[in-house]
Amino acid sequence: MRDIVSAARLEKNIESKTSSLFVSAMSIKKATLMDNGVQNGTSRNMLERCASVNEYFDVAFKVMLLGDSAVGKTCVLVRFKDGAFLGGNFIATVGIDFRNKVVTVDNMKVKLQIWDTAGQERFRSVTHAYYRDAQALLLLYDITRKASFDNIRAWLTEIYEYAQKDVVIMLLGNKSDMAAERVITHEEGEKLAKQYGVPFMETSAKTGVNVELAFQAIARELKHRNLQQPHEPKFKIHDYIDSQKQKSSCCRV
Ligand SMILES: Nc1nc2c(ncn2[C@@H]2O[C@H](COP(=O)(O)OP(=O)(O)OP(=O)(O)O)[C@@H](O)[C@H]2O)c(=O)[nH]1
Repeated sequence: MRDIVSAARLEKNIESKTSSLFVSAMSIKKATLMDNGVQNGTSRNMLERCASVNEYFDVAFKVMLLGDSAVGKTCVLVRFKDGAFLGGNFIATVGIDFRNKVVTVDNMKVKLQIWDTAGQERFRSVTHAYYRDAQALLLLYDITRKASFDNIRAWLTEIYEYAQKDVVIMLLGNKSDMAAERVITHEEGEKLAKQYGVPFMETSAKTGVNVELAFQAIARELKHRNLQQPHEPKFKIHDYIDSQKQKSSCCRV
């Protein structure tokens, strides 16, 4: 619980840039995994945070990763942030943690502050408190686990209850590299996303398929919503995704 309280305090401190020395229990565990025991995970993680807090940006947005435990939220974030895959033993996230990444959209530096939440039910009341500040939510299920897909409707109900009305939502079917174990088809994911009017794609934190695209699409949508010039055509996130999406043959059934 101390980690969670610290995380809540931390969020308030981020804008004043005093947050860089905070490392949650989750970060320590996962940074240690990433480092494979070669480096001290804690200190490396702190350095990364300092670097990203100080990186130049024009505009910043908060993005949250949501979905059942073990769907791959942390792995998707690590793939996007560090270009690596967290394989090996699964260690569940404790509470909530964040990473920053600056991406370029139309010559503008867009900082995404990405909050990685614990999927386990027992942390739900803690993570609810963060929904209202998020401008975008990436909602993940695991294409090899039906329960995680069936729970998407419940996640969306929570989102409608706790998040801002105009929050950008994207549905991601993760682990698309696991073709042999797939139980949810691409079409089922697409159909559900259409019902809720949200963009959809399948991703793989392992191979990296569509991970960069998911965050790029979110960054573009948020940038255009907030800084749209009168002469600029409206950004259409669905069209952008369709034009950029990688449909690797391994990932379709
Ligand atoms: N094959 C494959 N495995 C993945 C992928 N993404 C995640 N995993 C594995 O799935 C397990 C869970 O990944 P996490 O990223 O820790 O899951 P999480 O959603 O953050 O889980 P919580 O922290 O409990 O909410 C780990 O063993 C990962 O290695 C993927 O795209 N492909």
